[in-house]
Amino acid sequence: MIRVEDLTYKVGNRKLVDGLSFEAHSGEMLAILGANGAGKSTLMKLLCREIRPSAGKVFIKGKELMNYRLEDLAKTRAVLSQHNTISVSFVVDELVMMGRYPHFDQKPASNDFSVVRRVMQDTGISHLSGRDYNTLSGGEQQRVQLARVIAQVYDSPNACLLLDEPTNGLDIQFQQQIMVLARKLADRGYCVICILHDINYASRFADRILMLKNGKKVAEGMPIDVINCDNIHETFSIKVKLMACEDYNCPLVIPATSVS
Ligand SMILES: Nc1ncnc2c1ncn2[C@@H]1O[C@H](COP(=O)(O)OP(=O)(O)OP(=O)(O)O)[C@@H](O)[C@H]1O
Repeated sequence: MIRVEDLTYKVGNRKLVDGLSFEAHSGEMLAILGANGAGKSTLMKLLCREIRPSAGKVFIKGKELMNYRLEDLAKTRAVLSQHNTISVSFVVDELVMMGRYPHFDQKPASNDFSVVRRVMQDTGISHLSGRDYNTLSGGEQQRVQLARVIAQVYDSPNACLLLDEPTNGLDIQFQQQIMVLARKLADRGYCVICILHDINYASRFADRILMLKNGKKVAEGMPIDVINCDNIHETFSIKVKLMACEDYNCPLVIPATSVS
């Protein structure tokens, strides 16, 4: 679905993304983990064509990213960026409807309204209908943005969802709700690539994890194979202990640093 070949992004002499190669498939959630400044958001910007690589290529469904027409790309992948400030005033429903812009010319069709209604339900924001986006809390805004992103590719279940810290600013209930939703979207056939800071969420919900440090791959594989003390130390420079997770085949991580 997405194939990344020897991708590099340089600013001056510094490589923010350094020779990365990996794949992410339809029906799969790939979590990207890494310390602050590891290059995760830069990678995401390369995957969504916000910036051009210095070297290497990204292919979506076998076609090179740079060769897509923008209108086709908009129906092939949707992106939740990290910062979504909006200077003008929008009602929540209008903002979610923006996700449908690639699908209609002048006026939304009944299907567009129905998609907006359904994604608002799925993301738990129906009660925010009619509210001014700028008056919402950070967590509410995050869920509205996610609804917009899902609306964009709602009727293309083999599309790609690129999510940069989708749980950012959410309380634990909504973190879980968003991760469950992302998981269900992957199960429906979407290719979900998701930057996360919480190793345990990655372990619990992702099919595979890509760990980055200084723009390079530290490890890639199933949570059970890559979540280990060595990889976490290499990636985050911290010591942790692992616990088995009752009922789930995924390790849990707790800090092992002494507090005394
Ligand atoms: N345009 C740029 N010019 C110079 N340096 C940049 C540029 N964009 C990003 N960087 C630097 O590249 C590094 C990687 O940035 P990036 O935003 O990709 O990290 P990240 O892994 O997403 O971090 P975080 O977890 O803090 O969001 C950082 O040190 C950042 O300061």
